[in-house]
Amino acid sequence: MRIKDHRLFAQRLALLHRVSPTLTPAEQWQLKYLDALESSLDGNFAAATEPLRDVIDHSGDVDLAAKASAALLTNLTATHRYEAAFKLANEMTLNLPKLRSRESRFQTLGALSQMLNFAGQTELATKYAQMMMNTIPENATECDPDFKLAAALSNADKLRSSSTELARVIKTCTAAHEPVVTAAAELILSSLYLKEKQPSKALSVLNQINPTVIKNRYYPHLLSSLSQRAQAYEQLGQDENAKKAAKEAIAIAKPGEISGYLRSALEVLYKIARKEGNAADALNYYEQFVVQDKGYMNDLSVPVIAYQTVQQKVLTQKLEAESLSKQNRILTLQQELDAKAVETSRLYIVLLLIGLTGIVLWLLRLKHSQLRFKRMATRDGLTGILNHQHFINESERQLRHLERKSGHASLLWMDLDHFKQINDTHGHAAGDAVLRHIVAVCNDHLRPGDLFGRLGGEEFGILLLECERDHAIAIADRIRLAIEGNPLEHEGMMLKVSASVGIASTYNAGHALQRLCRQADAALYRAKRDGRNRVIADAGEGTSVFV
Ligand SMILES: Nc1nc2c(ncn2[C@@H]2O[C@H](COP(=O)(O)OP(=O)(O)OP(=O)(O)O)[C@@H](O)[C@H]2O)c(=O)[nH]1
Repeated sequence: MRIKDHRLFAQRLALLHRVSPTLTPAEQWQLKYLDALESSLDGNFAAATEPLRDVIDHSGDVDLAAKASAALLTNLTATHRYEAAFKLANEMTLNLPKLRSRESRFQTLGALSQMLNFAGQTELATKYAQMMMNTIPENATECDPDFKLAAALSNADKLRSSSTELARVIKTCTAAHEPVVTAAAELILSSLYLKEKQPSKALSVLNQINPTVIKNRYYPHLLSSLSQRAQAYEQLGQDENAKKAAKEAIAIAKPGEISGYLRSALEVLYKIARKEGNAADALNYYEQFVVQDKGYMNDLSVPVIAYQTVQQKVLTQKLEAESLSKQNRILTLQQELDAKAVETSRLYIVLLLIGLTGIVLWLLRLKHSQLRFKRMATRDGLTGILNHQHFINESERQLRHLERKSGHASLLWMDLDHFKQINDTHGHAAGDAVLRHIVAVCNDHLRPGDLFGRLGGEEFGILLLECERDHAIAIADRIRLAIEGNPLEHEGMMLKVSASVGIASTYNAGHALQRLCRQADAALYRAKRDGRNRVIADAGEGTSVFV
């Protein structure tokens, strides 16, 4: 529904009310908005305020709320509640990007342009009017933006009766069948004629639009046209007509109303009364004129002051917000930096630990490798006892030591009997297992300080420290018996071996290893020769132990 014709609008609204129980909740909100518009058109702004607020706050429809805001903004301006008007204008400006429909955007821009124009902010008003041009909805024309632009230019004193902008707005609004806006544009034209002292042209315009103004019943236009008519007649010297029109204007005014139109009407009456020499009337009108003039001037300055105040508040809030957000940003950055520093030091610690662990692991591996190599260099790979070379080296060292302190030792040369048969009969792996088993059996009879080495194949050497000859024979025989008495169970087979042992002692051979070895080997040779599985000490002296 469009408000070209106020009477028609009121009639259709009444029709809608008859079917209101059948309307959806969304349609009910639309109806409430239209009711408020009707009150505004009637000049009953107070009755319109509440429903418009309700629609803005509770309809849940951003576009309808924007339209209601536009209507409320016009009302607040008309009722001189400028501070509230500017507050609402700010909200509307912020909400502009949220609007979905061109219609609500168009109305918002229009209301803002109108309000800013009234506040004397003609440049902003012009800007908003130009923005309206770019968002004309389907059901609207260029009439409204053209009018807002002309009104802003007029207020900025940049318009003459001959200006193309004015001719254009009258043309577009007439073509668009917008009687209220056309009348408003025509009233601007007539006021410009009055200013330019062309009262006949002004009167001609006023006469031409009079039927429309009466039909529209738009109060500001009624008041304006009567006031302008009075001025036109006064300029033409038609005092009676001027007085009649001025008095009509005063008669329709609301009690206590302050307006530029009333001021002009009273000025006309004062001038005529003075001209007529009617001092009492002249004084009376003059007093009323002063009241209107003072009030009108105040009224004009109030929106400008309110604008400055609100602008100041907005600016202060913006600055506060900016400084707050700056502080917050600094705080956040500080926290981020602190967090980063903690993170970095944690990273360093982790890296350090990883590095240290790596070094420790590397050292352990190195040590392990060293030990492995050392073991490989000194131990026999199969049995784990000393290898030949290391056994000889260690034996020499111990013997030198014993010699220095006059201690004694016995050297056992042990060879397994017919070991080849084990290999040949049961395989090489079985032979290896037997060798490992024999070493374990021997170890059970040796002391920790004794040296035990594999001299090669199935031949072993044992250096018994601090051990005299007889004791060595006893140990050797215990070992021999243990070997014989502990066959190895291997893959379900009992592998039985015996050993022959030759003994040499430092008592007889001295501490030179080579000599000891020779004698031990000779004793072993005898043990073998004499039938194996026996112990022979100090070859040549005949001491032997038989099974
Ligand atoms: N399984 C195994 N056999 C070995 C190893 N070293 C040497 N032999 C074997 O031991 C055997 C020694 O044989 P011989 O020297 O003939 O001596 P024997 O058979 O014990 O006879 P006598 O010593 O005369 O009693 C050989 O068959 C070698 O191959 C070894 O590390 N593992």
